[in-house]
Amino acid sequence: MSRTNRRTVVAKRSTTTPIETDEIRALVRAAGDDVVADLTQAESEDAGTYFGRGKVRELAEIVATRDARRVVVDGELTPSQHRALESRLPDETIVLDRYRLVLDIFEAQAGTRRAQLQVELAQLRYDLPRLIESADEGALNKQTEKGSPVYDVRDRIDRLERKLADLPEPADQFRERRREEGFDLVTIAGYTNAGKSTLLHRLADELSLEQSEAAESEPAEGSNKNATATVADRLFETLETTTRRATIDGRPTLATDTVGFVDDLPHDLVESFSSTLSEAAASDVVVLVVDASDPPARFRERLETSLEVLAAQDVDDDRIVAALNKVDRLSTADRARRREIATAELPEPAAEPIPVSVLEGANLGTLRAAIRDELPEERATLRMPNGDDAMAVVSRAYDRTTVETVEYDGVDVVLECRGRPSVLDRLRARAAGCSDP
Ligand SMILES: Nc1nc2c(ncn2[C@@H]2O[C@H](COP(=O)(O)OP(=O)(O)OP(=O)(O)O)[C@@H](O)[C@H]2O)c(=O)[nH]1
Ligand SMILES: [Mg+2]
Repeated sequence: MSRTNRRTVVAKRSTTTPIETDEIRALVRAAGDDVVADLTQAESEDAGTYFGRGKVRELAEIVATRDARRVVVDGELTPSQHRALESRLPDETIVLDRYRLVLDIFEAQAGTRRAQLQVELAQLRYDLPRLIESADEGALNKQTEKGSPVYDVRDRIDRLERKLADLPEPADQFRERRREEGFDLVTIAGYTNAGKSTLLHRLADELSLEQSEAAESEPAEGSNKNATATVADRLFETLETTTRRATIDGRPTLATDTVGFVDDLPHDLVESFSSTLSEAAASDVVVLVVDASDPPARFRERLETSLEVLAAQDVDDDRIVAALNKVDRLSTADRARRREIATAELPEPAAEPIPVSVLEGANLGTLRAAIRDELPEERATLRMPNGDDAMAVVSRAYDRTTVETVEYDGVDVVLECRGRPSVLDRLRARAAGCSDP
């Protein structure tokens, strides 16, 4: 595709008015295009051309006069609608629907080999029925022959599936190991551009665990992305997960940033990227970041979308901590309003929503405390004969738990701490094995 002309017309049809084009415009910009015009139609769908004849003629005129190269339809086109639209627009106009646009963005953002293969696979799966739709009968008869376009696409899909299945998933192993070592897992999730990566940076300890484990997601060749969570006012900035060590009220945790949600995200694409999200179900806490500076209706919608995605991933309601972000942009009254909406939308067992400004660091203490409250915890009192063994247990406890008191009474060391039950079990066993000096 030519990168020189990125002039794009946005077209949207809906029976719900007013028809908003903010999000699709932002997606188009995230794909690197300029929106030169938009066209909306408040009518129900036309089975043939999606917009209906008159509107398509109008669209063709706009494309011609604005010298546009691409048309992005904010919806899902069937293969035949796609073909019908393209054939009625000026030559060489490329039509993309929302799904294909999101694939394009993912393609540009995919930084690792795995992500690149996943995107290519999703694109081919999307293209296949369209290719079949546009092939003439002669070509279709040949689709089982080597060298025919349909055969080649199918063949490539097979190969990609096998390649992906063979790729190791070091990130999973990495997290599994950490889990065994007693780290709590915190997943940061939410709509795209809500401020997830910014929050990860705020929560993370100075020293990134992954610096030594960076091999987990080696940047692919030619990619300018690396495994650190980049922050930008752009949709789908983060496509790779990043896990960093974060000490939350003394508790050693691993916090993982995830790919943002968006309405109508291609289903198989979500699946291919959701290995990160399915881990959310295994996390102790999911921090759901919501952009509270959105107008109330959009705020509610995006919160709903996010909750649906989490529910689909089997995340327990009582593990969700909602962070209403960007309140620095809101008046006190508007903050209260967003809080009311969130309280009404959130499932009963979820924690109270917490208004924060991650950027300004406002109310993060409250957020940390809420995360902390959700972590599985027990208290232990360990008594050991004073000596080197006991000191090793104490230092281990400082590493893995919240130490409340350490007392020496001459003969014994008495340690009180709080932490994950599994970690305490191991500490108890070590304490029992301490020998006299
Ligand atoms: N005003 C304001 N802006 C914020 C706040 N937190 C984050 N932002 C901005 O919001 C934009 C998106 O932040 P990111 O952290 O990249 O968002 P994300 O959720 O990781 O986005 P994706 O990776 O694209 O899904 C950036 O421009 C941030 O600077 C906040 O508390 N207040
Ligand atoms: Mg991000």
